[in-house]
Amino acid sequence: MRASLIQIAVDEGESAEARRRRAASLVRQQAGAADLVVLPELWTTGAFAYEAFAAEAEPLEGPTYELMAKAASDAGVWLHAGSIPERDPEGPLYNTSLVFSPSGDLAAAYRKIHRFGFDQGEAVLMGAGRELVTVRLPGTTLGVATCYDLRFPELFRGLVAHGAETLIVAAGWPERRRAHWTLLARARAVENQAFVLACGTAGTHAGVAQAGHSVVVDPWGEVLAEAGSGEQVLTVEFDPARVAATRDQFPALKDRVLGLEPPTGA
Ligand SMILES: O=C(O)CCC(=O)C(=O)O
Repeated sequence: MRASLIQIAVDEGESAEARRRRAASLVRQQAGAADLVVLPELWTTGAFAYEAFAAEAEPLEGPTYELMAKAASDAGVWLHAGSIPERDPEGPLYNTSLVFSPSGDLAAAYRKIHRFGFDQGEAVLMGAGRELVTVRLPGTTLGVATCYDLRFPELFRGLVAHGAETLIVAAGWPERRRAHWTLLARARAVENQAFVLACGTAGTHAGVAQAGHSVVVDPWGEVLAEAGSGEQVLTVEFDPARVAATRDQFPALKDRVLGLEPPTGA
């Protein structure tokens, strides 16, 4: 399987609409080069451009959906189109990732579960998703996560319990915590014996320099490919069968002990 991670630059000098068209063109350029294409988190606005969330929010089947569905079918690829600020007509905004099949049909939508910002930003401006999302592809099952989710290993264990073998993390991770990004991507791969495809953004928006350094990690925790800090398409070939082989040869996942007793005593 070949995957292309599109580490698009999000800068204020470019409008959301211009970036949308540029992203669609980058997806189309992956025709024949990749089976699976991944875009990052909130790339129309930038993950830290809080004031733009409401202004640029769109219904699930809005302009990004339309362009990305078409780009997926034009390129004949599975497309994780990153996330959009989704306006739910009956609820709050959500940070929602869209996954399209090669025929351009929506295969899954994932509303980010762990919102970033503590008592500000996304954490107060957006609602929290409650549902794990996996997507069955020929040869592997994707588990879908977004940015800050990377810090919560139980979410990934949940995805693995539902069959995930290739964990996709769409992010807008800041440069100042880049060391955590790489470390956590490798940790999630090792502990779940899964591929991790982590796609971030480049550029600077809302005064926050983005880490870039999108990374693909194998089930043994080895980095197969890593981007630099600028805009880049990172293409990598990987063998999804290595997940089952790694889990067979080193069956640590089978040794999980669940439902432990709480501590007793004072
Ligand atoms: O956890 C972090 O350090 C970054 C998370 C983040 O930027 C996000 O979820 O948007």
